[in-house]
Amino acid sequence: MRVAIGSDHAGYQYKEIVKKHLEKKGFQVIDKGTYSEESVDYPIFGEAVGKAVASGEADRGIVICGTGIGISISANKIKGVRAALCTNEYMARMARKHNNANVLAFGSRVLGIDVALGIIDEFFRTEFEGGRHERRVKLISKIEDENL
Ligand SMILES: O=C(CO)[C@H](O)[C@H](O)COP(=O)(O)O
Repeated sequence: MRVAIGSDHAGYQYKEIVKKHLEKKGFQVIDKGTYSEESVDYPIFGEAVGKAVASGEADRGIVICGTGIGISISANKIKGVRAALCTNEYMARMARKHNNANVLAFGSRVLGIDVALGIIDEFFRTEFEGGRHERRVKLISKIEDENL
């Protein structure tokens, strides 16, 4: 699986740890930046990860900023992206099972790194359930198509 990852300066240190964690598990990581703790603007990296997932360059994405809010909002502006801001493993599981989320977002200033890694593992081990949820996810796509 190819995973695009991006963060702003607040998420940079977590991004580096997450990269190593994913590589150890055999994932191919595509790092969309940022590449230091110098202050940057999170929408740039949310967009970059969102585009990587929407274009098929990556299968999934992870975005990290201080709260996870701004960068998830940014990623969700890209058509085809369903970015889920998660603060616990239950949310990560349901984001996959019910929402078929293709981007995981979290906040480095909100979660400890061990909690974040647990959320990531849950996100990648859980499959979309389909069924009634397929219909609802299609309705999300319809909203995108009708509001370009
Ligand atoms: O969480 C964020 C966006 O939702 C950003 O990481 C946060 O706003 C950055 O703040 P600062 O420039 O004060 O480090």
